[in-house]
Amino acid sequence: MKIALLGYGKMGKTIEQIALKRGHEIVIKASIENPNYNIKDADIAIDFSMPNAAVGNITNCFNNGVPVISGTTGWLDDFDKVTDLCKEKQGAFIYASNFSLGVNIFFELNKTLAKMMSNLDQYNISMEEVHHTQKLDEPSGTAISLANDIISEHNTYGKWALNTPETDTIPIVAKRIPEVPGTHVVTYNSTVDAITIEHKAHNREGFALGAVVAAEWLLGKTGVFTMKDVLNIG
Ligand SMILES: NC(=O)C1=CN([C@@H]2O[C@H](COP(=O)(O)OP(=O)(O)OC[C@H]3O[C@@H](n4cnc5c(N)ncnc54)[C@H](OP(=O)(O)O)[C@@H]3O)[C@@H](O)[C@H]2O)C=CC1
Ligand SMILES: O=C(O)C1=N[C@H](C(=O)O)C[C@H](O)C1
Repeated sequence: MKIALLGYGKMGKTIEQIALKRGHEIVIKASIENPNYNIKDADIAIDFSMPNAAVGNITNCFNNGVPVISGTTGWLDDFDKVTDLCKEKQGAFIYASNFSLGVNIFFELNKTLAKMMSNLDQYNISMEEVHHTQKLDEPSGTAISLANDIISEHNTYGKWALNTPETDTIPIVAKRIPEVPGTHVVTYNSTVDAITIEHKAHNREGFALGAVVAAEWLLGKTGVFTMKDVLNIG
């Protein structure tokens, strides 16, 4: 595949290494410093850019008939607008807050645990995410996905918020520590014990491999898909 990397930072560079190893060609490396490109040169685009750039990049792809893998977080207020445009243009699109196989398994574990804990009101939930200090958004996209899945499965919680321990709210603590690729922890605490599930990324290769596998899967398809479609889990 001829791949356009929209965003050539920490993730763009890791995706490049993995895509080349899998026999693909990188035809565009877009960044703030390199904003001029013709998206039609690519078979598919992989966007890991910045929250304020993602919607413009994705729209440009749909307008030019190029399928898009979107890993950028922090732009989800516009998600419905983007998926509506994809359908209108008969485009192809996958967004995932986290492309790694491990986190997608963790998502399923989190949903199952939330269902099991649903009627046990002696347990209070809390969530923590830890990332590197350059991260622009908080809480992380992955933490938002985890919280939304808990809200769908658990009777008590109707919303999430940063650092807000209210009865119907999942409190998320976001920590920023140099060099941490991404850790997510969900804890149910009672007066007698605690149940904790944790996913810890050791590096960015899992996210990058997942994004390339998703691009290989999406090429030639039309529609809006998720990593559940790609990985066939859950
Ligand atoms: N879904 C997932 O699995 C994962 C998602 N992410 C998300 O991916 C995004 C990128 O992360 P990361 O690589 O660490 O961030 P970086 O800051 O390292 O890289 C961001 C890149 O985007 C470029 N950029 C900014 N504006 C534009 C634009 N308009 N068009 C094209 N490129 C642009 C920057 O350009 P310049 O180099 O000139 O500054 C930079 O190269 C974040 O939102 C992060 O949360 C991260 C890991 C996994
Ligand atoms: O910015 C990052 O680095 C990451 N962002 C994603 C998120 O917001 O969840 C995925 C991963 O945790 C790394």
